[in-house]
Amino acid sequence: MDELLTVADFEAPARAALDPVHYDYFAGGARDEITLAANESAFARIRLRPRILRGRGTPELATAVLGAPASMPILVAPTAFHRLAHPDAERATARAVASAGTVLIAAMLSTVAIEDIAAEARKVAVDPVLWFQLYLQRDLGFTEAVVRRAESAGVRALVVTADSPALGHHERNDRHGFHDLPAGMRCENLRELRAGEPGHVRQVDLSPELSWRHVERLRSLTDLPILLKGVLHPEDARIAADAGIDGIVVSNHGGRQLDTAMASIEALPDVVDAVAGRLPVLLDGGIRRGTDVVKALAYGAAAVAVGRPVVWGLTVGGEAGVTRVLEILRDELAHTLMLCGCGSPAEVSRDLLPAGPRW
Ligand SMILES: Cc1cc2nc3c(=O)[nH]c(=O)nc-3n(C[C@H](O)[C@H](O)[C@H](O)COP(=O)(O)O)c2cc1C
Ligand SMILES: CC(C)CC(=O)C(=O)O
Repeated sequence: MDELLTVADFEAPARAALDPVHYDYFAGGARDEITLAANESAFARIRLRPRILRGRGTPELATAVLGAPASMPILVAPTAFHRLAHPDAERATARAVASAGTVLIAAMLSTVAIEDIAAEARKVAVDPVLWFQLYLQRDLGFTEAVVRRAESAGVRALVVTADSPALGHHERNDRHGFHDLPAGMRCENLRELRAGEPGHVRQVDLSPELSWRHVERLRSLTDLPILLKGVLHPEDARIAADAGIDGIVVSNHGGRQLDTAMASIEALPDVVDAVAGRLPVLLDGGIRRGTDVVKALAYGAAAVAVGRPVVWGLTVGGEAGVTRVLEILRDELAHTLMLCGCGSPAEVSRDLLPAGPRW
């Protein structure tokens, strides 16, 4: 892996290692993949306006997100089906992220159960921070059962994916006829456990009927902090803040839901302004470089999360691959902060972005 110098370098060897059907599942986006491409190209269009001679020394990257300590403001976004990428699956991801000292947002549709993900993380870190991504199910009783499992596993926040009233339409999957996991792989969190006995595994139930009312129900079910993932509109951010939501993830699901939706970095400034500091705003989508992280922080993100780069790292090198991807991002972030004259993520502000039309 030593020859892989950038996060982007991991994609080609991952592609070579994967079944093309599974590569397309991971890499792909909705419809014409316009939003998928925009997530990265929008970052490239933003120019930084660094400060000089501020004598800040080597930057300190540690931060806290929703009260959780993180070694850097780079979290791991929830991505489904890690066993398609590597036999160690989410166990490897959990160990790498916990060793890196940052937050893993474990996907509800993981191929390893949340209890086992938590146990793996605890093998390598004293107090690893795990959050759990939730698709609210129409069956409230089952949703509650999944939440209770996550709570018992020691999860510290729920991240409710709110941009998926239906599955995104991925023509890459249609062309391959890829609609189900291969035999032997299951979404272990969708298993109905009765008295600890392994039972039937449900299908995920994405519902166009979901509304703020369901989020309120969840609020009444659990004391865990709740983040909403998939916010692009500032008005939704304002409603979330009024509803007592604890955090927002500005995201277009990595370009996998509504094609031609705006790039997530394009949506960030208005969302940050709308919530006016009432709750932390995170961002995912297209983060591939340390400079991307600094641009998101400059627009007011408390932290960012990365999706596909972690999948490519896992594919190429299992736990070591994810570790390396996170290390590259960490080093690039530290270097970028230094070149911008910032001693920590907290010193990054919109002042690093030139005034004038944004896009
Ligand atoms: C293969 C794959 C699977 C994903 N699965 C989920 C999921 O189960 N739940 C969810 O909320 N988001 C899911 N996402 C979206 C990510 O959480 C995140 O929003 C996105 O990947 C960020 O963009 P990036 O891949 O450019 O970093 C998935 C993304 C990918 C690429
Ligand atoms: C199977 C999907 C619901 C998982 C997902 O969110 C995605 O692949 O983007």
